[in-house]
Amino acid sequence: MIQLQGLTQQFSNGRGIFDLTFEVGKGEVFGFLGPNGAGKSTTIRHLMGYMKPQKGIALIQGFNTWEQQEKAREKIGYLPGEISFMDGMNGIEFIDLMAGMQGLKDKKRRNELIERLQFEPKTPIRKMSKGMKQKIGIVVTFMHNPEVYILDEPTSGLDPLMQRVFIDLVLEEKAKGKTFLISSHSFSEIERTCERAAIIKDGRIVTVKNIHDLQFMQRKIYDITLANKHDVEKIQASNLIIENTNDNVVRIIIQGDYNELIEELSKYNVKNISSVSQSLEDVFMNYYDTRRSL
Ligand SMILES: Nc1ncnc2c1ncn2[C@@H]1O[C@H](COP(=O)(O)OP(=O)(O)OP(=O)(O)O)[C@@H](O)[C@H]1O
Repeated sequence: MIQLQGLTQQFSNGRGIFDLTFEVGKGEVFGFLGPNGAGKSTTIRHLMGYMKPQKGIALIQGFNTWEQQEKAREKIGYLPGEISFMDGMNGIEFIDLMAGMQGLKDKKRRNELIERLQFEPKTPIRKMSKGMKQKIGIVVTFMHNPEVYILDEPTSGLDPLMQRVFIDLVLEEKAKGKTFLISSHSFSEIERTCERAAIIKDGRIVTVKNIHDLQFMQRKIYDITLANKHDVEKIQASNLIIENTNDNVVRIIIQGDYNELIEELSKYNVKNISSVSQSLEDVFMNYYDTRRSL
């Protein structure tokens, strides 16, 4: 459904995307993960036919996204990272302007989406929060029943409840055989919807893997607070990977297998466990660079 073959675009500053090759099958939800500046938007610009590749091709439903732009774009639902709104409009005016451009006549799906995303569509756009604007973008992207969805950081600004609504929308569309490419710099944004993901760094694909394999390989960090110094000394002598210790708080690194941690912790008086949030850079990149060759 979506194919990239050796897609390359180098900017004059040397940055860009280099020899990107991967495929997304019909009915698949595919994550496109990378830190800021990795090349996700540049890749999406090619998928939308906004840029001519220096080398390689991008295809959507077999249509070359540059040479057959109109055909390729026909069935795409595109949610940009930053939506450009017209000044002075309210939400529903913008949605209906876009519906007109999409040739959409039936308002049933539009209304259903507004109801599910729970926002007041007559609010002037200039008064809207980032999350509300994002909801408008989601309505516009989903209302015309596209075959292929290309979504750039779709849940940014949405609260957890609305993220759940969004996930349900994606899974419902997937069940209908729709195809998704979801770009993100956050693993948690894609792990509940995607089956596979590509990781991009400095314009190059680092790996394309099943999401469960990525979850397993993901390095997790926990701060464990123990009741006393004696327990701290004992845990330090265990086989767990300990990054550092601060008073009674021991920072432990887990990769994939939790059983050893659970078994070890059962020996102590544990006062608190908290997971340490990490950027995608921390989670994958440093780990891959230093400890694993792909
Ligand atoms: N028109 C351009 N001219 C020069 N450099 C560019 C241009 N567009 C993008 N770049 C550079 O190419 C690299 C990839 O940018 P891109 O916007 O694709 O990254 P990204 O992964 O989408 O990041 P973000 O999540 O921040 O949007 C960056 O270093 C960026 O500065």
